[in-house]
Amino acid sequence: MSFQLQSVLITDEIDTQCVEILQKNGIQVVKNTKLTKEQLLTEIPKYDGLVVRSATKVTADVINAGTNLKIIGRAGTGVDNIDCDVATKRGIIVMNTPGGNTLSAAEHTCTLICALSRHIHRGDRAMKEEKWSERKVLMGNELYGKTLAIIGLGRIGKEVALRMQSFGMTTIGYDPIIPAEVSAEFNTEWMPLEKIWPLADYITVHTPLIPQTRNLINDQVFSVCKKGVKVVNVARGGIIEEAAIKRAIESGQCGGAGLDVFESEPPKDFTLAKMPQVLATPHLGASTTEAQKRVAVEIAEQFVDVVRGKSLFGAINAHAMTNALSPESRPWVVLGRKLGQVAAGLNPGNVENMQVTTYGPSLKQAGSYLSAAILSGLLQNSPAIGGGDSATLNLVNSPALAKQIGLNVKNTHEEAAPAPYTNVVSVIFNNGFRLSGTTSGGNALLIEVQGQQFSLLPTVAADMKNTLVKFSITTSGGNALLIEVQGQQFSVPASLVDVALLFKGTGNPQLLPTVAGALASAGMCVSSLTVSVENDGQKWGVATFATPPTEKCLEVLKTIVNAAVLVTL
Ligand SMILES: NC(=O)c1ccc[n+]([C@@H]2O[C@H](COP(=O)([O-])OP(=O)(O)OC[C@H]3O[C@@H](n4cnc5c(N)ncnc54)[C@H](O)[C@@H]3O)[C@@H](O)[C@H]2O)c1
Ligand SMILES: O=C(O)[C@H](O)COP(=O)(O)O
Repeated sequence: MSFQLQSVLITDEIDTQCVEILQKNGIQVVKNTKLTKEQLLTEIPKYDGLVVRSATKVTADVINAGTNLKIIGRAGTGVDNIDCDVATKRGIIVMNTPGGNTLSAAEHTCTLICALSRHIHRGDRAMKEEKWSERKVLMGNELYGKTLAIIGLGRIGKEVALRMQSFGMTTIGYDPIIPAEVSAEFNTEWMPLEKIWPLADYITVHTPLIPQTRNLINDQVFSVCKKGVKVVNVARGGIIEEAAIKRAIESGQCGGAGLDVFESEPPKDFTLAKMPQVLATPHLGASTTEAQKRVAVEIAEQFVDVVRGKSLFGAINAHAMTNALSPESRPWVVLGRKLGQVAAGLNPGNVENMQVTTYGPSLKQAGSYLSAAILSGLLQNSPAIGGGDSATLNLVNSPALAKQIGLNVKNTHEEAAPAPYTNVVSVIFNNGFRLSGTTSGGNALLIEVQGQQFSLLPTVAADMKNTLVKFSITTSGGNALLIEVQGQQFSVPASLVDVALLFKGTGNPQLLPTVAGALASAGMCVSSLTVSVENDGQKWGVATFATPPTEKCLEVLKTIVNAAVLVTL
C-alpha cells in the first residue's frame, strides 16, 4: 500500500522536534492547539495526517469530517480519545508511541505511592497554611514490608513493581495476558483478582480503560480489601470508580487515593480531588521533558517510516499491512485488488466465505495483506457496505468491513507454486467461483478462470478439484500477473494494467479473431488479447487496451460472448 503524506495537523501541545522531523521529511505541518471542536471540523479536511495527545477528542464526527485523513498519531500511549473503530472503517491508520512515556508514568505512580504513605500533600498544605501542629495528626506508614497489588502487568506495571521492590514492598499482580512465569521474572506473584484484594495494602492500576476494566475497583471490591487500603490510578479515570473511592474514604475503608486521571478531564466536580485523603494531579504522568521529547520524536519518525514503506511500528489497526510495505509486495497488492475486482464483476452477489491460497516462498507472509487487497477490490462497490465509495477501501478497512458483513476469510499457504510459476495467488469463494493470478514486470496476470486454464500452461491440478471459479496470481519481474481464473489458465498470463476486459465465450476456435474483429470495428485500440484453453465448451478471455475502452465495446462484445466485464485496475 503506497502511502503519501503531504500535510499534518497537530492539535495538542507536542515537543517541537515532532514538527522539525516531519518538515525535514517534506511534510507540511500546522500546529494549532487552540482549535474549538467546530474549527477542528472545518480544518481537518485539509490534512492527511493528525497528531494528538489526550486532550483532543478524535470522535467519529472529526474522523468523518477528515475526508483526506490517512493516519492519526497519538504522541503517547492511551488511544481512548480516538474512535479507533470508526478510523478503521474509514481505512485510517491509528498509531501510538508505546513505551515513550512508560518510565515517566511509572515514576509518577511511585511518587504518589510514596507521598500517600507519608501524607506529603497534607504536610505541604499545612505548612502553606502555617499549621505546624498538623505534624501530630499526619502519622504515616513505612512501605517496607507492605504488599503492593499491581493490576495490569504491562510496560508501566512492570516498571512500578521493580521500583517499589527497592522500598522492600512485596509485589503481587494480575493481568489476563501476562503469564505467572513472566511476572515472576520481575518478582511479582501473579494471582487472580479475588485473591489479591484481601492481601493488598496498596493497589495501583495500569490497564487501558476498556469495558472489562471500567469500574474494576468498585464498592464490592473495596468491601473485601483490607481496611485502610490505599489506591493509585495513573492509568485512566474510571478504572477505579470515583464515587466508590469517595464512599470508601468517607467510611475509612480506603486510607487514601493518589489520582492522576479522572472520569472526566478536567473533572466536572472537584469534590473528590479536594478530599484531604486524596493526592490529586492533573494528568501529569507523561508530563516530563524526557517523555515528551521521546513521544514527539517517536510519532514523527513512525509517520516517516510509514511514508518510506519501512515499518508500521506503533500501528494498532493495520495488521494486514504489516508485511505489505516493501516494494516487492506492491505488485501483489495491486494484483490482489484486481482479483477482487474481477471476482466482483464476474461473480456478483453476496459471498460468505473466501479462501485465499498463496503459493511459493515469496508469499509465505503475504496471506493477510493479499486477502485484504482482494477484499478491497471485491467490496469496493458492494451494496452490503454502502457500495461505490472505492477510494475508501484499503488494507486497513477491508478486513474490518468484511467481518462486519459476515464474510469469513481463510488464508492458507503452500510452499510449491503450480509450475511454471514461482509464486501464485488463488482465491476461491463458497459458491465455488475461483481465479488465479501472478505478476510479471509489474503487471497483474490472470492465469486461470473457473477451473479453465489458459493454454500453453500446465494444469494446476491440485487447485481445481471440486471448485467452480478460482483466481491465481503471481509476480514476475515485479509485476502482478493473473495466471488463471477458475482453473483456466491464460496462454499468455494476462497483465491487469489500467482497464481490462474479461469475457467468457464458447469453445468456438474462432473466438479470439471474432472478438478481435468486433473490438477493432468498435474503434478499440487493443494492446493484448488472450484466451484460455477450452473447458466444457467455454473459454475465458482477457483484453487490454492502448487507449481507454468505452462501454460501447462491452455492448458489442455481449452480442458474441456469454459474459463480459470491464475491470478498472
Ligand atoms: N497518566 C498518564 O499520563 C499515563 C501515561 C502513560 C500511560 N498511561 C496509561 O497507563 C495505562 C497502561 O499503559 P502501559 O503502557 O503499561 O500499557 P500496556 O499495554 O503495556 O499494559 C497494559 C496491560 O493491561 C493489561 N490488561 C488489560 N485488561 C486487563 C484487565 N481486565 N485486568 C488486568 N490487566 C488488564 C494488558 O494485558 C496489558 O498487559 C494505559 O491506560 C495508558 O493510557 C497513563
Ligand atoms: O496515555 C498516555 O500516554 C498518557 O495518558 C499521557 O497523556 P498526555 O499525552 O495527554 O499527557
